[in-house]
Amino acid sequence: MSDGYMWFEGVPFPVVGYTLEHLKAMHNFVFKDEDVLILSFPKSGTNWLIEILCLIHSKGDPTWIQSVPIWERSPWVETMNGYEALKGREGPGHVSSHLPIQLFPKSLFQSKTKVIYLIRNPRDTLASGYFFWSISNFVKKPESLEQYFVGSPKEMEALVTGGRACSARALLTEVAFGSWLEHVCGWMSMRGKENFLIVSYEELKQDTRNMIQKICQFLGRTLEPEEMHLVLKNSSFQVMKENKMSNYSLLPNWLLDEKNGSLMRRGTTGDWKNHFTVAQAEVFDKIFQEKMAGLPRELFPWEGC
Ligand SMILES: Nc1ncnc2c1ncn2[C@@H]1O[C@H](COP(=O)(O)OS(=O)(=O)O)[C@@H](OP(=O)(O)O)[C@H]1O
Repeated sequence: MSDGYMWFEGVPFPVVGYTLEHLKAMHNFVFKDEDVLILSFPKSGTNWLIEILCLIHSKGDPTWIQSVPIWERSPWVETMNGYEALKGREGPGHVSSHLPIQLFPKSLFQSKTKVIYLIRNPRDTLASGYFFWSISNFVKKPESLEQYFVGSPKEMEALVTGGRACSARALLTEVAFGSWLEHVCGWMSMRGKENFLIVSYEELKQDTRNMIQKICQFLGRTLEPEEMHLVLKNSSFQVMKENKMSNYSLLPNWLLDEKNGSLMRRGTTGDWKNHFTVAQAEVFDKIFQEKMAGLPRELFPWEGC
């Protein structure tokens, strides 16, 4: 724990809300075929997707999202409280997770649980994470964007001159839940299965209605035009930002310093450009191209834009 993380099976976890005991026990969690699982690397827009799914479930009626905290509507299977809530739940429901595939409860792979994997430009994920972890006490606060990005100025220099791409923290190696690259590559092995849908933050942002329709189709749900209107309205950035059941303002101040930021920070694509130096952007490109060469470009709609 001395480095600000709780390590489990080689993966760093936040130090609040997680214990080794329940992470071990969670391995035997049994998924129901009718569950809907929302999976993502942290800071990919997960809470937005959860809100959308809750609203699809209620056909746009905001009563549920305005009266129950988001982490109770779709508990995180890896957190202590989330796991306890899910264990005691009788019927099926929404489940959320940031876990990499190798730590996931094995029952998922024998079930027909519908899985939605949310992916986001890792540059925006990195910027979002940097600002979020800076105002939270879940993990060690990053010293600077560069330190969060690559570990140290020395490491950065080595990367710029073409050296140690693989050892870099770039692309989020030693941050909560481990490496973005490994997370994405791991879960992409489920690609093509009929119970596995990939949604990108960028497409969700660009054409929210169309993506909600795609999600409904995947879930076997339909929305009347007025219901769709309500889902769109109630899951919008502004409405979510003001909903205390969804914006994390229910968390105590010692855990999340709301005076200096919020989970609902910008809600845009491409904000990384306001924070990366040219050298950082080049290093990121290089590593991204090298590591993701084996996966089809269409999985990364933000690339080349
Ligand atoms: N409704 C809506 N529309 C657009 N964007 C939204 C929305 N809700 C959350 N967000 C943005 O998602 C980012 C937080 O990601 P996560 O929810 O995955 O965070 S967490 O890892 O679960 O803590 C964080 O991104 P950044 O703004 O770039 O920091 C949030 O602003």
